[in-house]
Amino acid sequence: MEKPRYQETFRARASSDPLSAALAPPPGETLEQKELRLKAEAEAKRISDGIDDMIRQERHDRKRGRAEVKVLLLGQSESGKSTTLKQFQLLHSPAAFHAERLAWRAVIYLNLVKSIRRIIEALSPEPNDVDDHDDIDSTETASIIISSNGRPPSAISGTKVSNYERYRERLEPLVELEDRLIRLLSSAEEDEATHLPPSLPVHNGHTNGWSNGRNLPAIVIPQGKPPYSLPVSPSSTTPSTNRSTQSTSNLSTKGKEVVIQATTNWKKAFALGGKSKSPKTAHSGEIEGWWEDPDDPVHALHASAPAMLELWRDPQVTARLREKRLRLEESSGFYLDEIPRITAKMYIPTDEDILKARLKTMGVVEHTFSIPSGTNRGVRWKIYDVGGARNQRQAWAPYFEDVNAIIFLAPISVFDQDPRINRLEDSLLLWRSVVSNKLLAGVSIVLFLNKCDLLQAKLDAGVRLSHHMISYGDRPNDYSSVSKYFRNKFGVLHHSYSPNKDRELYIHFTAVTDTRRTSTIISSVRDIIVKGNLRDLRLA
Ligand SMILES: Nc1nc2c(ncn2[C@@H]2O[C@H](COP(=O)(O)OP(=O)(O)OP(=O)(O)O)[C@@H](O)[C@H]2O)c(=O)[nH]1
Ligand SMILES: [Mg+2]
Repeated sequence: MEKPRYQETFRARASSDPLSAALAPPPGETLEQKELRLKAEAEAKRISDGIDDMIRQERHDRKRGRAEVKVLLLGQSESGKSTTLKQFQLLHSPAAFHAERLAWRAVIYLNLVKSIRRIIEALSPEPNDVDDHDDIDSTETASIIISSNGRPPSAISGTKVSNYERYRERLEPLVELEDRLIRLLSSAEEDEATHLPPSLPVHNGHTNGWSNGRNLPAIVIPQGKPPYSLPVSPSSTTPSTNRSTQSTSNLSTKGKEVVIQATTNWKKAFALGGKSKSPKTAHSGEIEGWWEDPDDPVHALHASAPAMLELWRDPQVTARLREKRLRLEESSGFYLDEIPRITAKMYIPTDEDILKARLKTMGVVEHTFSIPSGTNRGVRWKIYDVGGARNQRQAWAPYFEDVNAIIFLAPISVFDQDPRINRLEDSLLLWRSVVSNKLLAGVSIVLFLNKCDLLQAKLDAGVRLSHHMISYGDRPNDYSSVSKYFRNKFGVLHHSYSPNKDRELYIHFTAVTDTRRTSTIISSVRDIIVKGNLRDLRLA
């Protein structure tokens, strides 16, 4: 009978290898013992070959890019999903991130102009509701905030700002600038960025002047245009259109935030478009800057800078904002403390500025990257950033089917943010529906209790959690107690509602605008996710 080849190898090695010598057949082995031994060896060989095959297959899959980890970012609107995505980009594809730096100028300008508009609206002697959280559906269960004196903040009248009319007048050019910036961003795919798209709404009959803040349009760009992609490899960020279920409507009159559909080319257009950014002469190497282009938005902004500064520093304005409980420093896209720098003609956004910039997501944005070294080498990562507003959440479900991990963001500073609905309750409800979802039973879940920096500032300023969440009772109003309370609240919901009782929950306290802290967290989250998916990916 022909001997199995592995036995020959065994024998050949036995004379030189001490381990093999130790494992050599015992002297005086009976025929029966020998048979058993050979059987065991054959079985071991079969298993070992199987493992070799798996490793080979896995290597092959990695080469062909089939080993993929898909991560979905979830959470309510303004929870910090897109900011987290920016941090992933900054960490894994910095070149692509930096290539988009100039494009963010338009968004930052818009954020600044919006803050000014909110102040002007708050100063208005006419009653108005300064509130831009349009995505909260007030019919859902949630607790209504009652201010400490029992009256809604808008009912409080008080400090008159003597220069109000003058400020309005001096800052009037910003109304036109806001329109222009919106047009620039939203018409990025037209040949000329100066035409108003036919269906673009205008300010509710106010073709000029500060509106009352209720009817500013959300700009929604229709889908179906070629997707935007940066020429960077292996990482890139692209709008994901394949599974998006959002409407193709190009007009929304409800929102007040600028919304740019994931499919538009706004970054490219604003960063590179226009003749003012091409070289002056072919070989001079001298680049003519946007500041030399008289049509660039920076000029109108720069001209209004002194009025903006005066407004923001006016003690009567500060008093009025305090009475109205409008804490702009806690709101998204806050640049009022840096007016001279932001409005400078040669202003270039820093990484921090870009992380602070607020642009509401519509549709789904996909970011792909690979890590060149370490245990995760060769694995392709796909991160999906979805819109968190209520009308966007129907687009989430199709992604539940083949996702490996979820990073859920819950901003824990928002408990007093909305006068109608406690946004923290909204976050808890959303969290419950995600952790109880059966489709996600096998998916790793990481929870980011986000905006910890704002929570700390709020508590330091004396805002009491128990005034907004009665269940907090008379516990100490300090950061340590409050953050533990929130961790427990989210943890208990996961424990009670998860269909998978073995699933471990990883909770991080985060401030995703802080790059240093966030990059450490991202690295540890990456390892947790890969470990959690070892078996699925056959990486072991
Ligand atoms: N101070 C502070 N600001 C944050 C933090 N996380 C996010 N922000 C800011 O909050 C705003 C909203 O963040 P986004 O990342 O746009 O929120 P989102 O979840 O993508 O919102 P949607 O696209 O509407 O679903 C941005 O201006 C961010 O810069 C944080 O931890 N601290
Ligand atoms: Mg977003």
